[in-house]
Amino acid sequence: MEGQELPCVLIDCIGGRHGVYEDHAEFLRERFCLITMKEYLENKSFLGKKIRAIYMWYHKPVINEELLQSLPNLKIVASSGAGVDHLDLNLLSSYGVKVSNTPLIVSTDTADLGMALMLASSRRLVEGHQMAISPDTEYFPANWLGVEVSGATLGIIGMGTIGYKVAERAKAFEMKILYHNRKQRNKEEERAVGAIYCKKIDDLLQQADFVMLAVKLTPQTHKLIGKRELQLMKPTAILINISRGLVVDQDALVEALQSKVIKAAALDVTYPEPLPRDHPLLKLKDVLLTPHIGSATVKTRHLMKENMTESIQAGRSSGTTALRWDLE
Ligand SMILES: O=CC(=O)O
Repeated sequence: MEGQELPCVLIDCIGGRHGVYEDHAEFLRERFCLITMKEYLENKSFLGKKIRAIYMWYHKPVINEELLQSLPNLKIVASSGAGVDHLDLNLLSSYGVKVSNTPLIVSTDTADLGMALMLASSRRLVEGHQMAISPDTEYFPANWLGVEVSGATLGIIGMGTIGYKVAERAKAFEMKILYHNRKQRNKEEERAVGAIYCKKIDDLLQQADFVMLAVKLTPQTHKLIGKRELQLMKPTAILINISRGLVVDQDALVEALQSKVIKAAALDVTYPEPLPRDHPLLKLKDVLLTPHIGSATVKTRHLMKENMTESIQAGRSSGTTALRWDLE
């Protein structure tokens, strides 16, 4: 890039809860001329014309029509992660702006987290930890029980790249694996992990000990799991969500947990995020919550920033069409 001007890239901010960390910003500064939202807002008409790309780290900055109108030379939005439900793809396309995402990079970690949530909620790890560190040294829980994962039935809703990786892991736990997809079915991959296809989501819900949500959020999957679906689940079943909060009707879930329609829920995603501090999900004993950390490992986050950088440099969309058996 010697002798060449670095492309101008808009980012939300550096530091704070939502900004990129300083070392991350340093990595970007070596490759781009970075403009934060604050800088852009202070000098919109001059900087707006210079910006070629938006580096969207965990859904920030928010992109709306007003912003797009003020960035006449914007070519690409590089969005971190797999989901693009936070973007108005039609609007971006009407401005001739490409979108890239990093679906293949996040899938392994997200599947790992799905397994972690399944194990932690079934074996009550958080509760066990609280007990182990409590001042009561007589805590030995002789009659305190969890439920078994090995050999149990797992129902995966949305067998895309992430869902498939969950299935591969579940196979090692000798689980019976059911899956549901609205569209495609890949019989070869099905055989490889020993997964059984359920044409009807109801069949999966009725049989599974664990229901794992790994679908994309689309109009078709919005509140896919509501009161009716929860009632179909076993009273001993645990719901795990590693996709998007809005795939579940959260009010119906609270009600189902309070009235013991299902046993427990382990959620990496909710709506909104974070939940208001007085939200009923925060008070229920059988709920395990994590703060949307599916891809949050050192290696993956590093690969994501490399991939997003490459997409911006190439001005292309790197979003692979890796979704195999996903609900479209
Ligand atoms: O939420 C994370 C992602 O979409 O990868």
